[in-house]
Amino acid sequence: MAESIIDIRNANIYQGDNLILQDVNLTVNKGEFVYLVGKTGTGKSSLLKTLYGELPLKEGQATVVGYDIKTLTWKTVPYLRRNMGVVFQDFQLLTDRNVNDNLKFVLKAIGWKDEKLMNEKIADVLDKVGLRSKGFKMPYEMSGGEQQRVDIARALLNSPKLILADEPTGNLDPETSDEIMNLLIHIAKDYGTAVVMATHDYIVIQKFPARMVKTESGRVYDNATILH
Ligand SMILES: Nc1ncnc2c1ncn2[C@@H]1O[C@H](COP(=O)(O)OP(=O)(O)OP(=O)(O)O)[C@@H](O)[C@H]1O
Repeated sequence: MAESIIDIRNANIYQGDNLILQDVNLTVNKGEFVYLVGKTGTGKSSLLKTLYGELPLKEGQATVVGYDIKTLTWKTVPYLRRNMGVVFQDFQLLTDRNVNDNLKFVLKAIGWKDEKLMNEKIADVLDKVGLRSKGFKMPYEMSGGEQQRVDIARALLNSPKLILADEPTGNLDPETSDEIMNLLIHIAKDYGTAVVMATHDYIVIQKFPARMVKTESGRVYDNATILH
């Protein structure tokens, strides 16, 4: 049986007292690539925030990378996040240090101490995103596409079972955005990492067809059957 990485049952998603999405049911399995689409303001970010423990789940059930989202506390949220990677459109590298040191900063923040192991891990994730030789570059020496690759490398540091990506191609030209898409799809397929990517970019979706989950009028619709 497929291993489920996200399993949401009868969930109601709130921003404060406002019900944003009702009766959400969604299962995403190991290695699946899923688009999250929907007009602006329909709740994509709210759904993603619930999945990474930033918005509390008040009603319904959700299990994400083995964690029960309903019973998360500020103490257990970091453990959840260590099993997932989050990629954003407007991610900024620390400008005063090179790529290697940016990634080392993240590893140290989550408790890594051994220099050799850190260097190995950094070389491994940079290799995975095609930037093996770029570790000594400063952020201002990197193109937008390379910076987005570094952000994906950062997300891979935890060897995550799940990557949540919010508009990762938003600021990129079509060619670079294709490269990022190929990378994310390759990560899902070859490393078994489930990827959920929120996007408005229908050109990308047409070019790289995959399962689509849509937020609309307070509900989540799964369009998987339309595409396959
Ligand atoms: N911090 C907040 N407090 C209260 N309401 C919020 C908050 N953030 C978002 N909302 C509301 O929740 C609804 C859903 O917003 P959300 O950001 O999840 O939509 P979205 O589909 O991700 O939009 P976009 O595509 O523009 O990012 C909107 O009506 C928004 O105004």
